[in-house]
Amino acid sequence: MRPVVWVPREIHADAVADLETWADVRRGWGVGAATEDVVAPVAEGVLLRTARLDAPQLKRMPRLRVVARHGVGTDTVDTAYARERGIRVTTTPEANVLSVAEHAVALLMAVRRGIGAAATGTASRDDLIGGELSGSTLGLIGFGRIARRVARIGQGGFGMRVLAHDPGLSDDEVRAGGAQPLPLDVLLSEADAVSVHVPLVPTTRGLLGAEQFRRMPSHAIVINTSRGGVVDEYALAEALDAGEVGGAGLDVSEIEPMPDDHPLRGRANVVVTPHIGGQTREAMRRVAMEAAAALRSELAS
Ligand SMILES: O=C(O)[C@H](O)COP(=O)(O)O
Repeated sequence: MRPVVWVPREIHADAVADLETWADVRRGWGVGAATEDVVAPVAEGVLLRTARLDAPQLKRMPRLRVVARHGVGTDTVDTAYARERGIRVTTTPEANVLSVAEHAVALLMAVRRGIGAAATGTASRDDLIGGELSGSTLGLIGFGRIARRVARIGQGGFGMRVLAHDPGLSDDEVRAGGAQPLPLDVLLSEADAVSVHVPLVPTTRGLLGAEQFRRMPSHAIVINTSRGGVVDEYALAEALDAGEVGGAGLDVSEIEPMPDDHPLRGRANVVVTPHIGGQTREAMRRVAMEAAAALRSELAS
């Protein structure tokens, strides 16, 4: 019998086709969409986009053997409970690196040049005097795959000086990735823009808050393409009000989509995008194919 694989949200069609060659695929969208009630008891695999899968949901899935994350973050999955149950949680660590890195740079350029405000069509040309990225200093918090790619673009494209802080890496490892290693406080005080590239775990929740914003130069820009909880959004709004930081580009927020009445909405110096860093045709295909391959290697006999 083919294992039942549940795909609750739409993914790249090539990956669905691949899954259908060996699994009984129950899709959560379109005609004949499976409902959770019907699929949960029989699913052996789930291909999960960003959505919560906590212990209560996992408990409803007694046959589950693999959660294949579509992407790299596992913060929405109760991994401790999954481990207890022997459920494997896989990710696609390489597949959306290029797209997320490019999006971080796009946000940085958009904020630095006031493109968000300009694109509304109501801002006056005289008020839209931006700054150059060329020769400026970029501070990267977390120096994994995505941050390294951002470093390469910043250095190669704009001749930026790149600083990085990553407590999980030695100074030599950071240097080998093309950045100058620095303690967080020093990085914050020297960077014209700070871009966050860490997973959301207890030690990174609220990593950038009131104290960190106060250390930054008043023109500095905060970029977040990782997870909303890493940046304290209310402290960021207050820091922007107080002129302690110059702007922000945010692809992620604590609540997604970011509510319309959120204090970071409607600001000329803040560009908000709805978690689209990994959403390019290229990355969506790579991510879905890799997640499907992870399911296959665990479930196909
Ligand atoms: O975790 C990730 O890599 C991204 O946030 C993308 O996740 P999604 O494609 O599952 O929404």
